[in-house]
Order: sequence, then structure tokens, then C-alpha cells
Amino acid sequence: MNVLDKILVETRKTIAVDKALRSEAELEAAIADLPPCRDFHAALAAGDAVQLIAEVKRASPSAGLIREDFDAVKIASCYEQAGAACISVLTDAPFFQGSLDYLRAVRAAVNLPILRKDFIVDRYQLLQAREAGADCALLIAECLSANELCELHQQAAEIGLQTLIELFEPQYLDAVLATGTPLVGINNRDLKTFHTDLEHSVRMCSVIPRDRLVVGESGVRTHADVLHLGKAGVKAVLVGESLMRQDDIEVATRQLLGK
Ligand SMILES: O=P(O)(O)OC[C@@H](O)[C@@H](O)c1c[nH]c2ccccc12
Repeated sequence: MNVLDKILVETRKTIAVDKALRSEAELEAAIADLPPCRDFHAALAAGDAVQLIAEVKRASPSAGLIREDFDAVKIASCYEQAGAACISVLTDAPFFQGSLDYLRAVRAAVNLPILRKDFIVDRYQLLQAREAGADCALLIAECLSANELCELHQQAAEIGLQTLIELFEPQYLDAVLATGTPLVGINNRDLKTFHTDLEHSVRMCSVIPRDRLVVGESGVRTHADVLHLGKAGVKAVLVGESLMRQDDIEVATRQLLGK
């Protein structure tokens, strides 16, 4: 089994446990009167510059523990102060030491649109995302059939959530575009080998229709990387590890953005 398969096995266990604690109907009731979501897409589309989705990520299967001194709210506040357009919060616990509670806490403290970054395979996780205060949910083409992608994208829209649909393997592009999502993420990291290559986003950009907003994900480290991707047509970057490793996250984020 590769890492992605292992993650999906654990994810399905987590969903079963969560459903037993709080039913789908309870979550539906809890989100019924929430105010509308923030516009994640508009925040990324703004201006001519490449926009930043800054990620709150404590650990990962490829890097292990990334940051000892981890305070999700402090980190997200630094990102906001430094000019990030949106925040991504890892909520997977077994492999990324994430939590929906981090997302909830960040929502209470920060005004930017938030992405729930997890391995979403079930509508229940979309309800959880909405309830915790997310504005957008990540869907991963490698984890879902073409039908499931469409269905989850639709179900997200019905509860007011936008989706960022990510792929690594070019073979999934048609299925991603067929969902109608305006936000397409190109993961530069092969989730099966963990190898990252920025040129993957550059190559994929040339075959993605101009009416979709392309997010370049993973392995972005410097302002030069951001400019390089921007030239290729990438409108936003999703950056975690290289920022999470810095002593002064706010300064590092400004440097990444060239501000
Ligand atoms: O930490 P990096 O290399 O800057 O990457 C961030 C983000 O792209 C990465 O965390 C990611 C992209 N797609 C994912 C899917 C699941 C978990 C994590 C990810």
C-alpha cells in the first residue's frame, strides 16, 4: 500500500468514529443558520500579483514534525498580517497532526477565507468543514472517481462551500475540469513518492483552460519561485513547510511575497 492508500484507510475509520459522535443530521442543523462563506476564489483572483494560500501544518508524512512551537492561531495571524490572501489548515490527525479544532480557532481569530485541507471522501467531512468555519474544501483527484469528484463538488456548493480540486497526475485533468470548479490545484508533490518539482505546475498550466484559476501547490520556497510560477500563469501558490520552518513567520511570508 502506498502512503495515500494508507491515509485513506485511516480517513474512513476517522469518519466512522466522528459520525458516531455527531450525526449528519446534527451537523446539518448546526450549519443551517450560519452566515455565508467568505469568497475564497475572489481573494485569489484579486489583482495581478500571485496570491498566497498560507498553510498551517504541524507535521507531514514526508517531513515528519515540521514545527515544535506550534500555535495555529499565532501562525495564521502572522500569515494574515504579512498579506496572505487565504489560509489553509490541515485537519488530518493521523498523518499531519492536524485538527478541526485548529481550523475553528483560526476562524475565530482571522478574517481571511479558510481552506479545509484533508482527504475528503464523504459529504460528512464537508458538513464538518462548514460547521468549523471553513470557506473552501480541498478535493483530491487521486482519491476520488470522476463521479465522486462531481458529487462532492456539488454537495459542497449546496452548503455554500467552494472547492479547490487538486491533481498531480495529468490523466485526472479532464475529470477535474468536468466538475466545473473554477479553482484547480496542481500539486507539485507526487503523494506516492513525495518528490516535488515546481516545473510540474509550469507544464500543467499550459494545458489548463484560461477560465480556471490555477493554484501551484507544494515545494514553493522563495519569491523567485513565486515569480517563476506567476510567469507560467499560476495565479496563487499554496505554501506550508518552507514558511512553517521559519523563526519569524511574518517576516518570511513578506519575503516570499516580495513585500
Ligand atoms: O508544505 P509545502 O511543500 O509548501 O506544501 C503545501 C501543500 O501544497 C501540501 O501540504 C499539500 C498539497 N496537497 C495536499 C494534500 C494533502 C495534504 C497536504 C497537501
